Amino acid sequence: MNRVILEAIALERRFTTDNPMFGTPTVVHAVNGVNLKVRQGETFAIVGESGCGKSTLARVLTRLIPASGGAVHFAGRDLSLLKPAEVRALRREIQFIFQDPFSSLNPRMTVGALIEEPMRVHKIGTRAERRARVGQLLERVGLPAQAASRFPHEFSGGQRQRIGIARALASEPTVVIGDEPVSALDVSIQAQVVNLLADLKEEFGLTLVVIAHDLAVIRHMADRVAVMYLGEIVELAPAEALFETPRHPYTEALVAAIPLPDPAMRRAEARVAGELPNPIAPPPGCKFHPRCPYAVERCARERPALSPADAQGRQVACHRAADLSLSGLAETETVRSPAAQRRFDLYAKARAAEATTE
Ligand SMILES: Nc1ncnc2c1ncn2[C@@H]1O[C@H](COP(=O)(O)OP(=O)(O)OP(=O)(O)O)[C@@H](O)[C@H]1O
Repeated sequence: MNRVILEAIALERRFTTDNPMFGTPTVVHAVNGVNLKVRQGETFAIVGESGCGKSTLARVLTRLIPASGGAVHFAGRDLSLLKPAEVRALRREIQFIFQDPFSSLNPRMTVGALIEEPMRVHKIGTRAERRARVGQLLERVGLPAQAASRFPHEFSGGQRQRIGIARALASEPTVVIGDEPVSALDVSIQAQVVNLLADLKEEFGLTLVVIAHDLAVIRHMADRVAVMYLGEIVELAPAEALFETPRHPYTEALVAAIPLPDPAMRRAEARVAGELPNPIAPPPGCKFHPRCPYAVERCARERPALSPADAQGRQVACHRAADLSLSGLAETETVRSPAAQRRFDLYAKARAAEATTE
């Protein structure tokens, strides 16, 4: 098994904001005691609805923002103990791809200057070598080398994301974090960018951490998946097992909400039932219990801990995990919530239709 490259140990991040209504500060536990290990060379996905804390987790993991508690280890070293020069070196090792890669960048910089910038900052190569590498990177992400002299606004969304990927690769990182890297793109373009990322990962020996609210995006690319709900990991499992037989009811609901291949069916309940509770005052016990079709009295009272990994490497935080036999996309006799059953029936129908047209 590959070595652990990135590890979160009881990681916490709280945000305190002034509450104009009551004049008292309110605290959001955006990341609340997260433990996880990302192994070198894997694609590790973090999924959950908007507001579950995925982006905050990624930012704390890479020291873009400080943790409020716990620790992060990169290649076995505690990030909080790094000296400033070592933090700069870390910036070279870990790169981000954002949903809109240019929203925070200078629109007057050419594509070439934007891709070259990380090399300049980290003092990689001579000017001529950097320019040559910009051209190579552009071609590697599927754009002509001449794109270097143009400006980001001259490109389509998919092309801009390719430029963002070239920029992320410029400093020769070991870990690339994609924060919703394709969610702003059309579905047809999404697949192309996902495939590009998968190819580049192999070619450059990268470790990928992909954050997504849409499970369809990571279904074919992730090796392992962590499911987050209100700042906590509720399930962590190899991707295939998670999609086929989810063990947490929240995962089941997310899998059931995967958009269907047929657009006519895509609208049907493509979301988890109920609203995400106010993160300032999360429910007691299991935070998912008010939305859970399987909740029992204990769930409202006692918070379930994330179980130790089983033989398959699966972990789940659910009191009912042992007596429920949930099913996502597996076609076995199992328990499903009525909503998940309806979605599953539609999915099975869509898959059967696809099979007959192949
Ligand atoms: N700078 C901040 N100040 C106050 N609260 C914040 C801040 N950043 C995030 N939060 C809160 O922390 C919680 C988690 O937010 P986060 O953006 O990490 O979630 P997410 O799952 O990545 O959602 P999204 O996909 O919408 O970005 C939310 O309740 C959010 O309002």
